[in-house]
Amino acid sequence: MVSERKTCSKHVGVIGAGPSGLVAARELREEGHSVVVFEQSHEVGGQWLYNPNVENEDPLGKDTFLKVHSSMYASLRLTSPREIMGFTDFPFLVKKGRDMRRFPGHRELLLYLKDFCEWFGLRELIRFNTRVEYVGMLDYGEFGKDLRWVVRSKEEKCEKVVEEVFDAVVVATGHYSRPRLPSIIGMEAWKKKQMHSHVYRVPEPFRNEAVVVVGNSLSGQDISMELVDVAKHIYLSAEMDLGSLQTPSYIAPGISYSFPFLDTKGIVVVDDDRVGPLYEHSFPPSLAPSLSFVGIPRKLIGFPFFESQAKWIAQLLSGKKALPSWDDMMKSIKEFYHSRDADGYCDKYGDHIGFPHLEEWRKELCLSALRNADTNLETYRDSYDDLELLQEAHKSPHFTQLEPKSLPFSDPIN
Ligand SMILES: Cc1cc2nc3c(=O)[nH]c(=O)nc-3n(C[C@H](O)[C@H](O)[C@H](O)COP(=O)(O)OP(=O)(O)OC[C@H]3O[C@@H](n4cnc5c(N)ncnc54)[C@H](O)[C@@H]3O)c2cc1C
Repeated sequence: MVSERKTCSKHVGVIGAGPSGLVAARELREEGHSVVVFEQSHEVGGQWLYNPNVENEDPLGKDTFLKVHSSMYASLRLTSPREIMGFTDFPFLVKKGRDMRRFPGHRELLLYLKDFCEWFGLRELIRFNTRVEYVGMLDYGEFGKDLRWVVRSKEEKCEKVVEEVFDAVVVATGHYSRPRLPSIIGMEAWKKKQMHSHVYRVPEPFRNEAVVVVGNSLSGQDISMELVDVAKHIYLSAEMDLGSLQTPSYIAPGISYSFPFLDTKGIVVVDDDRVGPLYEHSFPPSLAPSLSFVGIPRKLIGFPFFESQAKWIAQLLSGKKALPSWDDMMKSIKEFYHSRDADGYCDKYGDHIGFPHLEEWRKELCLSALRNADTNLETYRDSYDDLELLQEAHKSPHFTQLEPKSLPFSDPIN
């Protein structure tokens, strides 16, 4: 006789309604948990909810709670092709009358996330305009046993702080907002314009100026390329000394992790641009699984990874799956710190919960886009030679699983 594990339902607070928080909410509810999603903005989308109103933001993003979450600039187009972006059961389809490009503008991804939210009926779980200001432990027993969480949140335009207790908290607040400033000699004394790319939106304020863009990342390169049309001179730099410069302004695009609301009594720390200790980038061993993080690693195919994390969290909380011992989790974290090996993240997660491995075409399309960007920075979003791979993708179950007729929002794949 096969004995079924007894599962239980938890009251879970999810912080953030970006891609990570939305998929976490869906998976938690699917697993039978009661879910409240706190979202400080008026809409879903996270980074993809473009916000042009940056005039009240500190130009270097030094405020504890940033006023603006999204770091998207007006002209931003995806750096990854749309085919690899979709959650596994909700492909990012081309729709007539919308931005049909393979590397569409940021608004198209926002629309995809809104579609996802409607399709799975997630809106009813979300408290909009509600910022979480404090998350702390209650009943901290041995190794997180019986652990619960106090969550204090504040609705915009209302001074009242609401305090609630949750069995578990999922942190899905993203990490592309908090500027990480470089250490540049002369920076503090610099009197001319300086801003972080978090508050950069359009090139116009830099008309006829000489500008240094510090950081040769994809956004640094994008911003430099559009400044070429308006600025007098552009310098794209990786390391610099302001004392030697006579330029009127500079932009610095580094980003860091920050959880100003989270009090774990020093158990989880951000150190050297790393959040830890986190078992499989999700669970602090002493607080697992009641505290978890979705979306922490960088440099991977994001959405399916968030989805597999969310499924695992949901199943651990219900008791369907179990974590290894504290010792084994810590050992695994130490091994990762030594190896710094980022390969196979998504597939490894899949193995924990029987989630299918990433399709080969997804990995290959990602790599071909990166290679193309490396050699054809100005044109890689519109000129590519991976059409065979693209056809393979379109014929795969990921794209054929949903009959176009049954989709309320979409037209057939182009
Ligand atoms: C310029 C730029 C370009 C990018 N291009 C790509 C790309 O081409 N492809 C790709 O895959 N990824 C790209 N990304 C990465 C992008 O961040 C991820 O795709 C994705 O948005 C991460 O989702 P998330 O839900 O983890 O975080 P986010 O999208 O950042 O969402 C976090 C949410 O949490 C909310 N929140 C934060 N703090 C609180 C609080 N205290 N209380 C309540 N709510 C809170 C925020 O308002 C937000 O809605 C890009 C990022 C940037 C900045």
